[in-house]
Amino acid sequence: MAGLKDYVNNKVGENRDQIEHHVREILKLIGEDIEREGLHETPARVTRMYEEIFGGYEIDPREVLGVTFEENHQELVIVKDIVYYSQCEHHMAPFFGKAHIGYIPSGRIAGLSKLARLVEVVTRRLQVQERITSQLADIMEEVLDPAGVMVVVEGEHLCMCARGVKKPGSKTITSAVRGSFRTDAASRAEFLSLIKD
Ligand SMILES: Nc1nc2c(ncn2[C@@H]2O[C@H](COP(=O)(O)OP(=O)(O)OP(=O)(O)O)[C@@H](O)[C@H]2O)c(=O)[nH]1
Repeated sequence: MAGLKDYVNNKVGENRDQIEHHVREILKLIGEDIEREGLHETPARVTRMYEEIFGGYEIDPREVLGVTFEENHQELVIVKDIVYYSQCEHHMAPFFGKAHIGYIPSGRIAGLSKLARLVEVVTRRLQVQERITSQLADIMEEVLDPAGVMVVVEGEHLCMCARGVKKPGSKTITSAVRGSFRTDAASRAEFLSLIKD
């Protein structure tokens, strides 16, 4: 399973001083006056922000799904409209939207909040939307061993809206299916109809 072993790799906390230094250098290189009052705290602020928005590196996402319960429910469970904010690895610009996770348990169900926590941990890193989507499906499959998993992620990418091709409002939609969803068109259709607004 691609990348699972690399999930935990936090460096922001231990490299705080160096990150502050390099942010200060970038400010100088773009022609800013780093003595301006408004910029005094900026390197430290950016570093604190990095600790937050890259906080996912500190946690193994498989662990957040650790609380599961034995339950004989063999029908679809969906947590939808899970809002996420992530950073695109190409431009380090934010992208954000909603993730929808559905699965058909086979003996164990997950605590519902843990699905939202899983989205937090997977998105608070440098990412591409496709990888977020497949990692969510892969981790659900690995930890819960369900009959099937389906994930849909919607995203608006600032690298496409605020710069470059400048197409505000364009949305990217990605999906991943595992297990019975691969062969069962009715389950896929049920999931898609239930996540519609
Ligand atoms: N597939 C995918 N592409 C992404 C994602 N986030 C950003 N990108 C794209 O990454 C690509 C990087 O392309 P480059 O040509 O190397 O960079 P660029 O010159 O800044 O490209 P433009 O954005 O077209 O100006 C762009 O097409 C982005 O839209 C993502 O989550 N998934």
